[in-house]
Amino acid sequence: MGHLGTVLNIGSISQADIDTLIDACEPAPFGRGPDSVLDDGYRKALKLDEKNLAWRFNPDSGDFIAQLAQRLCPWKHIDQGFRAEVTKLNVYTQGGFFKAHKDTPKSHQMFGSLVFTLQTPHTGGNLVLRHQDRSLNFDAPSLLNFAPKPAVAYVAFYSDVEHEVLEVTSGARITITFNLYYDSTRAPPILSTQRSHHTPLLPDNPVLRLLRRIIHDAGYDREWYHLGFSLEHQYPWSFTDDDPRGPAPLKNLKGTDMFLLRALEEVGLKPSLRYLYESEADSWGNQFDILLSEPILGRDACYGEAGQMAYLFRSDFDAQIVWRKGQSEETLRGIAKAQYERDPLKYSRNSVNVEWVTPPDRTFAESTPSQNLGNEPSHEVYYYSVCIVVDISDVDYDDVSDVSEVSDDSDDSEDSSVSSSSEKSS
Ligand SMILES: O=C(O)CCC(=O)C(=O)O
Ligand SMILES: [Fe+2]
Repeated sequence: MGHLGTVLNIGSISQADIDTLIDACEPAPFGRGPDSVLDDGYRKALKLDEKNLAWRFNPDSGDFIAQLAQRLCPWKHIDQGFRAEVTKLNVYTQGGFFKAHKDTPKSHQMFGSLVFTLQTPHTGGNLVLRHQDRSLNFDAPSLLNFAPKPAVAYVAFYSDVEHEVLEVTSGARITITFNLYYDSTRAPPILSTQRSHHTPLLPDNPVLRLLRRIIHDAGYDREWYHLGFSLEHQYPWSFTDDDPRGPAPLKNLKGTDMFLLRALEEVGLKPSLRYLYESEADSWGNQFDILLSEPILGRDACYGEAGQMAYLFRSDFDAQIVWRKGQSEETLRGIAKAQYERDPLKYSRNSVNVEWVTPPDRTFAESTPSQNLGNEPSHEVYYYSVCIVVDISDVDYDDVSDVSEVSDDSDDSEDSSVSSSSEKSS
C-alpha cells in the first residue's frame, strides 16, 4: 500500500507510531465457515498481515517456546516439540472488539494460539477465554500498567477454547497473534531419553489408581464392556492433509486429554480415538449410536444417505453400534429387519456396550462447519468432538503389574540411575 518500512520500539510507542501503524493496516475480516467476512458487528479491528510484519522478539526461538511447552504439557507425556507461527498484528482502537470464536484450525498439528499484547496505553479489550464451565478474563492492560518498560503481556490457550476480545474503551490495543503447532521434528519440552520400560509416564495420581482398580476388579464384567471418555477438547481433522504420518490426532491431544490417554496406556489398555454419530431415524423412529474411526466428511454429512446406518457401516470397516439403554441385537433384528437379514452378522458382530465415564454431551462428532465462527475462513480442516474408547477385556496383565510396582515413583525421582537402554515397547 505504498508504505515504506516503519520501525516501532515496543518500549516507547508514541501516538504518532500508532497512527502510522493504523495507516498501514486494513479492516480485519473473520471466518464464517469457508467465507471471509468483514462485519463490524462481530469483529471491529484492523490488521497487518504476517507478510508485512517483522517482530524482533521471536517466541519460536530460544527458551520461550520450550518454557511455554513445559507449562502446557507438564508431564513427560508428549514425544514431540512445539512450533509457533506468526499470524498477524491486530489494532483495536476505541470501540474495537472481536466476538466469541474459536481459532480456525490449519492442520492436525495445530493445537494452540498465543497472543501478545503490546504496552500501549488502553483500557478495556480484555481477552476472555471460556471452556466448558470455566472462564478466564485476561486483563492485559492491568498487567502492563504495573510492568516495567518494555514489556509484553501474553496468553497461550488451546485453539478450540472459545475466546472473545471485549470492547476497548480507550486508547489503542495492539496484539500480535501466533498459532502453535506440535512439531515432530523438534525435541519434546521435557526430554525423555532416559525413559525405560519401568519408568511411568505419569506420576501416581487418582485416575491411575482408579483405572487399576477397575481392571483388577474380578467382579467387574469386563468381557462385555468398553470404557468411553468424551474428550474435553475438540480436534482438527483435515481432509486434504498429505502429511505422510497420516491423520493422527492421538499424538496431538491437548492438556487433560493427553493425560487421560497416557493414564490408559500406563495401565496397559489400548485406547483408540472414535467419532460418535447418531444414525438417522428409520421409519419406526429408531436411532442407533455409531462409533466411527474417522469423522464423516464435513460437507457430505449434511446430505442424503450420510446418516443412514448402512452408509456408515459401508464407509468405515471399523464402525460399531453402541447399544443405548434397552437396545440389543434383538431390537435391531426387529427393526432393521431387511438390512439385518441381508447380512445378519454384520451389525451384531460390530456392536459394543460402552460405559461412558465422561459421557458425550453431543451425539454428533461433528461441529457444524458452515455456521462456525473462526478467526479465518476454514477450508477442509474442521474441529470435531472426539471420544476415547477402550476395550477393558483387552489388558496386558504383565504390563499392568510391572507398572503398579513403581506407581509410587514421582516424576522427578527419575535420574541418571534409570537405565536408558530399554525402549518402551508398543
Ligand atoms: O487480538 C487478540 O487479543 C486476539 C485476536 C484473536 O482472537 C484472533 O485473531 O483470533
Ligand atoms: Fe482468536
